[in-house]
Amino acid sequence: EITKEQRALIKAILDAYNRHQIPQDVTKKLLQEQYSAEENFLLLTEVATSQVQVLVEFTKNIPGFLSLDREDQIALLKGSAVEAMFLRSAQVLSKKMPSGYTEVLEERIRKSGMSEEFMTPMFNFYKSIGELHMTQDEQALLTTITILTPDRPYVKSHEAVERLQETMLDVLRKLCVLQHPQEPQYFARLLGRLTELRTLHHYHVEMLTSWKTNDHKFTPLLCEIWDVQ
Ligand SMILES: CC(C)c1onc(-c2c(Cl)cccc2Cl)c1COc1ccc(-c2ccc3c(C(=O)O)csc3c2)cc1
Repeated sequence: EITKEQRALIKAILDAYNRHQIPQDVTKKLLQEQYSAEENFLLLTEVATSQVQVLVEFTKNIPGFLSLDREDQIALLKGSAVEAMFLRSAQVLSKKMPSGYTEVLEERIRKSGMSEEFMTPMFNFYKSIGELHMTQDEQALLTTITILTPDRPYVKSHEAVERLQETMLDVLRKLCVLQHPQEPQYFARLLGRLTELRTLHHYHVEMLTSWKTNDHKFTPLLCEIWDVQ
């Protein structure tokens, strides 16, 4: 049974998740006419940079996050940014929201100069997320759980992060039972997506290298969070 505190936690996280979104003037640029590989890469870089800023603000609103060690907060953000962005872009690409960005975003990702080998696992992931029909609060909680992964590089107080993550896992488990009564395995399937995210994260490191070797520029924020350049 979901307790009063757990309901308050879901509400706080969902409000933060909905409050912190990429501004329209940034996402609107994805709708412009030019579709060259260079133009696509530039636009995706701009959107990714904005998404990182949004992610930082969202993370600060996760109850308990700001009481963690300051350096651990940074380590968690750096370690989870890519995975949180896969989840967020998956929401757009899985036609979750009638955002009108689904087609253009897919087109720009497919034609951004990324090597073919990453396309298949990436779009398989997007498809698998789409098949789950996650609700907004499940999306927000899954993103929170990804951010609160204790075994990221350089995290010192492993237990403190683990305690926070377990609180969120407990809430998500109850929510899944409540919202998907016909699918007893639904919670397990959600956690399976987190494993897939780790694999995509490893692919992403190689993606960045392949873009770098083709002399693609990233923004200072992305260079800092992804340790490139
Ligand atoms: C530096 C750049 C070339 C890059 O490197 N790896 C990845 C990258 C890729 Cl290509 C795939 C997955 C993860 C990453 Cl980091 C990227 C692009 O990252 C993105 C981040 C975030 C969005 C994103 C989010 C929200 C929304 C919304 C909305 O909320 O209304 C409407 S449109 C949209 C677009 C897209 C792409």
